[in-house]
Amino acid sequence: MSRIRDISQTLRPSLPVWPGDTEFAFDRTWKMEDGSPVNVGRMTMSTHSGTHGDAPLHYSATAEDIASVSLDPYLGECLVVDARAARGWVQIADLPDLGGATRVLLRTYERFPHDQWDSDFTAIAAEMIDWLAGQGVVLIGTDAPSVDPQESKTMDAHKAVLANDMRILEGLVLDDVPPGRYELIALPLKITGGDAGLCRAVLRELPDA
Ligand SMILES: N[C@@H](CC(=O)c1ccccc1NC=O)C(=O)O
Ligand SMILES: [Zn+2]
Ligand SMILES: [Zn+2]
Repeated sequence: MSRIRDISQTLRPSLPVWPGDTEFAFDRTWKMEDGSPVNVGRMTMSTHSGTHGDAPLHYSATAEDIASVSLDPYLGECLVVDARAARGWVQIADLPDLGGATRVLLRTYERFPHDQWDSDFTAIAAEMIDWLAGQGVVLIGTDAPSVDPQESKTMDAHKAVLANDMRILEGLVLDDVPPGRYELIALPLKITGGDAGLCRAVLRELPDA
């Protein structure tokens, strides 16, 4: 069996969230310790908690919700890129030869900030998104919480993603992943009207070519 790498954040009460957004909360509706035959939990969270995929509806009021998008972009061969040297924005010059990859995951963090919110994350240049689309890329993933800077009002990278009908994964954990090719499996939850869907994201090693 090929090795599976979990590249998801762990959902837990201390999960850092976008400033002002809903904190992640989990508790139990029914508890075995109270005599229930089973434990049953409930959660409150933002649709952008932890590792997730944005729906086009997040950045375009009339676009598809997360229940309506095709799953094809979220499943299949990808290229993990070490973009740790990028400052401010990941740019075209930070990319290696894609070798025909149609899904690209960017590692920007030396160490993923599991315990505190990082407002100064590395965004993605809109020109790079247009360029990637021209190369046939259908999905861009990042370990940052957004493809645009936190204080962006223009959302240029999200707009480039919309214009090119691409998909985005945000909040990946790529700390221990050597750059290279993998099989990506990261299916967003199917939520009617959802502007995003939480993902359990994994990478599987490809069989030797
Ligand atoms: N991960 C999200 C974050 C995001 O945009 C956001 C999340 C909560 C509250 C406000 C947000 N964005 C802009 O104001 C995104 O970039 O799609
Ligand atoms: Zn998001
Ligand atoms: Zn986003």
